[in-house]
Amino acid sequence: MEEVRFEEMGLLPEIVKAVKNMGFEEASPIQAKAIPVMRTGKDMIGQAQTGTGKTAAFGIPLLEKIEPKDRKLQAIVLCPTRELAIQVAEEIRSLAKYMHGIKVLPIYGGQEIVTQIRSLKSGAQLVIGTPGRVMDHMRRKTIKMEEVHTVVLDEADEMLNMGFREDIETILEGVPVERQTVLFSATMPQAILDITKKFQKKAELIKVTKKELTVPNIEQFYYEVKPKNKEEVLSRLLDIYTPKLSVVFCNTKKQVDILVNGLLGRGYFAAGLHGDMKQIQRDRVMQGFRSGKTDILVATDVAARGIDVEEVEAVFNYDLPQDDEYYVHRIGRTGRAGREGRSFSFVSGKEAYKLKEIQRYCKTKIYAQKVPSLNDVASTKMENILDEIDQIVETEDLTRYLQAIENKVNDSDYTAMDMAAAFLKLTSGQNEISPEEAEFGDTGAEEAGMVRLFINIGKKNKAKPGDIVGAIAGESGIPGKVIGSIDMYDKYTFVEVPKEYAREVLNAMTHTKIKGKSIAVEPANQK
Ligand SMILES: Nc1ncnc2c1ncn2[C@@H]1O[C@H](COP(=O)(O)OP(=O)(O)OP(=O)(O)O)[C@@H](O)[C@H]1O
Ligand SMILES: [Mg+2]
Repeated sequence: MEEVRFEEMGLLPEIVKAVKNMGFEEASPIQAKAIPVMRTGKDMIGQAQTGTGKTAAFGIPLLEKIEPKDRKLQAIVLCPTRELAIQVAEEIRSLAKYMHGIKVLPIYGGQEIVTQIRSLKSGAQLVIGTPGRVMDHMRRKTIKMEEVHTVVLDEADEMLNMGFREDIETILEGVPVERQTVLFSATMPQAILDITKKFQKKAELIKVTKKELTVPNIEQFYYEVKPKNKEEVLSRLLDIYTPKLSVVFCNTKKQVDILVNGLLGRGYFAAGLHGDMKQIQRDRVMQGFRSGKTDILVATDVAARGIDVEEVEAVFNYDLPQDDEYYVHRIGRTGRAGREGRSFSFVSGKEAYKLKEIQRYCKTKIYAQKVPSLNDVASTKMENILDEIDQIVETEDLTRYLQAIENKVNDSDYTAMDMAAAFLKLTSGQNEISPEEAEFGDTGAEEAGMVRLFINIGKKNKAKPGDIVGAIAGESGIPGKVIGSIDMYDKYTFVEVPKEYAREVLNAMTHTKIKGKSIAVEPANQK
């Protein structure tokens, strides 16, 4: 499709200025196609791949239809999750930056209703809401729908699916019949298309056609992994690919909590997001993730649709999604707006057929990969360090260090090569890895009721495999057996402890934070 410049679309100059300000060079294909149709006032269904700018595709024409002088509610966007409602409201606010008198208000559950009522009273023309809370306000008569002329369902197939359909019907019954109803999503299953007639009049289908449902700039891989090994494989992949930000999807809230604990115990900055959390916690987690303070978001499908965080470079399906559509949306959290991304799906045993089904549905290939061994991880670390060395040698002043090396070489029998090799060993964690650890570590620990913790036992307490470290839990004094020491500086160690004490051992220790890399607990008696 030809490039379409925003200037050529006859938009309000304030909006053209805003999109430039947001860094958009030209309209994306769905924007170029959908904006003119939406402007005619016709009902419409817009389908385009994840991360291709559907929000602005409906946000721009919505803003153009709003009469700023009229303080009444004029348009409403419905989203399936609170985080998405907040994000869509933000994006539309950015688009409205240079327009005067337009108030965009997100309305969602878990937020103080009294505050929302006050904001609604002060006159918002555009509400971005989750269905439950919008219905709540309708019952309380704190939201007035008489002048609403446009309704957008973002993630429309999800909104018209069982879980939300009744709510949507209820809301639409409260909106004047003379309205424009617009649906958007990256997926539009036939079963949902079949029922859209109930909600729309002579809708035009605007589809940015591509053979695949997923974007080509996401490399898709899968791994055959036993459920008990998933956490270890995830860690290895994180260490090898070092994605700036990642989203890890689990199928249950419980699994999210377990995995977050596991990752924190290994020293990663991870945080969980699921529906059982208080809204204030959910907001904090999203803020931490957007700002890069947390680099791994472990989530249920609440984060699968619509969420847009620029630096997400990897998506993990720790559990395969239940529905094919969800695969598309989950991996679509990366590779947005033309960026590169990778997805990694874990498949265990009988799930292979599900993966085939997903590939058929998406019309894409998901490539099988071998689980990287600890030696692979160590080699990658070494390569990364060597790459960094290039940088440092080329750009930094090393006079002081050169002097120190020269002194050492003069005072000893070593060559500079010996010293460089020793430094590499020191920094890349190329310590002796026991053969059973190097291959995928079935040490029989789990069967024996032991669990493996990855902890920092302190540099001075350097331990060898087989050593018993009794003081690792401080007061609790639970004995643990060292089964391998693989990380930097020799101080990070795998310790096996009896399962029933694992939590106590971890709790007795505090986290130390070492950005992005494995490890992070100090023994309590080291403080
Ligand atoms: N014309 C454009 N040029 C460059 N970037 C754009 C353009 N339009 C939108 N974007 C940016 O692209 C990113 C993805 O947009 P958006 O969230 O609207 O995607 P989407 O199609 O709704 O995806 P999803 O199906 O996952 O909800 C956002 O960060 C948005 O600001
Ligand atoms: Mg979207």
